[in-house]
Amino acid sequence: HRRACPLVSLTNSLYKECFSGQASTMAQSIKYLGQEEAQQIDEELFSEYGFSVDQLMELAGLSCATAITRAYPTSSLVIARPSLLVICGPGNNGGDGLVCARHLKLFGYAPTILYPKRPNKLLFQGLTTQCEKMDIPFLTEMPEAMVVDKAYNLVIDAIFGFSFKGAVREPFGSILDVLKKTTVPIVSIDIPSGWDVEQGSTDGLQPDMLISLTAPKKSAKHFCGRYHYLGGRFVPPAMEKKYQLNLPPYPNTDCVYQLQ
Ligand SMILES: NC(=O)C1=CN([C@@H]2O[C@H](COP(=O)(O)OP(=O)(O)OC[C@H]3O[C@@H](n4cnc5c(N)ncnc54)[C@H](OP(=O)(O)O)[C@@H]3O)[C@@H](O)[C@H]2O)[C@@H](O)CC1
Ligand SMILES: [K+]
Repeated sequence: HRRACPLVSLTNSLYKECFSGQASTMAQSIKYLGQEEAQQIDEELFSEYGFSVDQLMELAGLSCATAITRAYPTSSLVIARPSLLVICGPGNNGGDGLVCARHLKLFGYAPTILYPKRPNKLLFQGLTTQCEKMDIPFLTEMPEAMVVDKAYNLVIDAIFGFSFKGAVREPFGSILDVLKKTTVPIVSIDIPSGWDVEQGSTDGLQPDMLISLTAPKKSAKHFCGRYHYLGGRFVPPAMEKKYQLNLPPYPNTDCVYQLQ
């Protein structure tokens, strides 16, 4: 397994460059959202534009699965069985993870899910049932780092999204500690979990891939991995204009756009 740009292996100067907030020319023209603005856009999509959560979650999860298929085609995986570990958190980011796992299974991967804190809401119960009915196994506890590295080609981090705040509470603190010890590439949905949504983190996860949904959040400027995709092609033009998102042109009917 190879994980791109682990901070531990960076020299000080490279680290500074990596963490100075530089972004590619294309990425600079896109707006990077603060936490409150991301939450405001989310809220407005539901209240003013009439979307439902499950609608947008389906599109978000599908774009994550599509981006993963582009960056890590099954033919490129180190372990022949296309095994992936999808770790889902207690909010909508976790819901995106469940949808993503279901589509990845349809795309020929073999996902396994860890979903330790399940909200008592019909939406999440339905998404869980759909995965179970697709014969996607659920783990009852987080395996040790060595086991993760041996058993899985990738870890999909769907633990926290743009509503994460403060110090990480259990059981997610222990899960993130294990992830920091693994070498298997990590794919983070929307935000690398545990990172401050705007400031990032100097000692947190260093994912190989980041899939920003709707628009990148400010912390994405500190992302040092190999692949950065934009997904969630559902923003109405009036909303894009109001928030001056400057989204790049998604090609044809694609639901993802490669930023890096
Ligand atoms: N419009 C869009 O762009 C769309 C966005 N979508 C997706 O939604 C995501 C945002 O979802 P969200 O608002 O539910 O928040 P998210 O971050 O998943 O979870 C928050 C939960 O985490 C917990 N928690 C928080 N802090 C914690 C801590 N320190 N330590 C431990 N736990 C902590 C807290 O749970 P609690 O412990 O309070 O029960 C809270 O309930 C977004 O990133 C994107 O992926 C798409 O689905 C659809 C369209
Ligand atoms: K995440």
